[in-house]
Amino acid sequence: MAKPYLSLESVGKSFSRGAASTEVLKEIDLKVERGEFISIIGHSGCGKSTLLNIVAGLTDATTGVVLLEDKEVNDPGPDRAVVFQNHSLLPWLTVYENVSLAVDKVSRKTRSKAERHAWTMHNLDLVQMAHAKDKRPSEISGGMKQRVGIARALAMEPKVLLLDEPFGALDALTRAHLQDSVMQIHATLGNTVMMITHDVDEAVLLSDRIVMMTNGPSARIGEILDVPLARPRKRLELVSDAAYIRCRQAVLKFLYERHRFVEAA
Ligand SMILES: Nc1ncnc2c1ncn2[C@@H]1O[C@H](COP(=O)(O)OP(=O)(O)OP(=O)(O)O)[C@@H](O)[C@H]1O
Repeated sequence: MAKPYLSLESVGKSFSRGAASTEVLKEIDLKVERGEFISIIGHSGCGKSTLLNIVAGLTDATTGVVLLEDKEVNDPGPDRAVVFQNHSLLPWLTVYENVSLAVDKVSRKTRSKAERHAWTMHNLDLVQMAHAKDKRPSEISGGMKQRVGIARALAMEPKVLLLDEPFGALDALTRAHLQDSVMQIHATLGNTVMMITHDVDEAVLLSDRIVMMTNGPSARIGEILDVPLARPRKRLELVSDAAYIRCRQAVLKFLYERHRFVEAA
């Protein structure tokens, strides 16, 4: 069998405070193929961001390993770009400069100045933000800032795009527009994506597979659901699609019947 592109093997994470230690994640095994779009869903606090941060190399796993193309992940690197829920643009730079900074960082040695400029503009075009290239983050909307964050991540040509609730802070319409953009970008570039979401419809709409986490502490992968919907996917057509409804129900059942969130007393 071919080796997986991205592989999480027995990944566990405990956080210690003084003598006390809490096990957040336990024995997470996951294999992701190149070009796959994976969503991770689970109740608040189960460890989704911790898992994404381990893949990003921002947090060390306590046990197990993450392998990307057979190479162990230990540090952050441009092969794994992260987009967070709240944009992390530099406020004193323009939209263009926020993206070009990343482009310069990864390709100063491999691309000429003119090529880097063209690449920056190409990525702003991909997220339909070229028109606002001279604006600063404070002058654009939340949805536009997320678009720039995605352009910056894509411009680094990462092997894996890590999205930590990238649309979580946006209103429903802006969110739908951005989901469509991400689907289009994924169709064009074929990038491997791992996305955290709380939104069941978003998970079904975007993903090839949905990884459902059990509640913490010691959260594990409870189930992995294949989403057998052809692409391109159109949200309005899917509303009445039997396979879409089945997937949606399976995730809802997992979250609200089998792994109901119980608020700590
Ligand atoms: N640096 C840290 N030190 C100690 N505990 C931490 C740290 N980071 C996360 N945790 C704990 O690990 C658990 C999982 O947190 P994490 O943010 O990964 O969950 P999540 O599923 O992403 O939550 P949410 O959906 O609310 O964003 C929580 O109980 C959290 O308090």
